[in-house]
Amino acid sequence: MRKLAGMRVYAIPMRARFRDIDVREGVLLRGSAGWAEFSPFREYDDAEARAWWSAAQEAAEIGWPAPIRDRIPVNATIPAVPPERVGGILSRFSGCTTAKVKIAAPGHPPAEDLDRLAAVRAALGPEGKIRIDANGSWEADTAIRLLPEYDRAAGGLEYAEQPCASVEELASVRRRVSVPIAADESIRRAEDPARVARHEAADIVVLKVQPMGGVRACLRIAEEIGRPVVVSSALETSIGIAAGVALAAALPRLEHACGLATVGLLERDVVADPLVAHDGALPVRRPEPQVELLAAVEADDATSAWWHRRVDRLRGRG
Ligand SMILES: O=C(O)CCC(=O)c1ccccc1C(=O)O
Ligand SMILES: [Mg+2]
Repeated sequence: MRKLAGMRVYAIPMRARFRDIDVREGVLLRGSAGWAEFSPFREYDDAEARAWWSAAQEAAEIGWPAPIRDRIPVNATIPAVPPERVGGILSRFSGCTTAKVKIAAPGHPPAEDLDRLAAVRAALGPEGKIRIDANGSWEADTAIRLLPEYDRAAGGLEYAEQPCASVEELASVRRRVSVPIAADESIRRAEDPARVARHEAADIVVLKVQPMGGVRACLRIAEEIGRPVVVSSALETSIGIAAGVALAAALPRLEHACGLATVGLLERDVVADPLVAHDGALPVRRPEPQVELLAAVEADDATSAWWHRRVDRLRGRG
């Protein structure tokens, strides 16, 4: 099997299934500016993966703008688990007083979500902040009907992330419910932020470094959209998370906890000092992978070959 220098394919099991993913896969590569992660989800085609590749190139070859803060407040991320697992999951997010709860998983009735939200509120106490993420699952009328119920079950919601798939639906839901709306999947292409702004579809914008093509691309979008930004992960190892941390650290304004404390959702990491929450925040730093830890997560030959082919197609066609 061909090996590119400094390019490693990893496969890491998730502690709990998240967005249909049981094993997270991707590539770690090293350039003159440091280590980078390239981990578009398997089902993404090359056109979509190109932005993720640009983000990896920025990390590997250019590096990131200087930080203006040294700690990034983060939220706990709760997959669509039964209520009795909520306490155990929350305990891995040291000091986090904001929780993001996955809801509306296909085949699971709203009652399960409501129980999960009640468990999260019980664990966080009245001062905690709870946000939900439906990953675009609801029709607009469902969102309009259910959001007030979810708001009650949670004892108040900070916001609802991508309750519906389209910008038009987000705008219509936002006009009819008092829960603030955040756009995540609606912000994926260069022209999307302007569309979300034009439709007044969101109060808050979620930015992810890899799908948006890098830290600098995200900083431009944040400036253009003029709404509060929440930086979130795409479920990376600490190598990819460091790029999100760099973005959050460079944003002129940061008013919400960021969704960057997701390394704990993976069973392993590749650095000795993972970017996990302490006292509700991540430190602003760029850890390096460790040889033994890289070896421990090395993908099998078939997986590795698949990722090498994907990288070969993207490389040099930027
Ligand atoms: O925002 C967070 O708390 C964690 C990141 C997260 O939820 C996520 C991670 C990978 C893919 C999609 C999503 C999502 O926001 O839906
Ligand atoms: Mg989301």
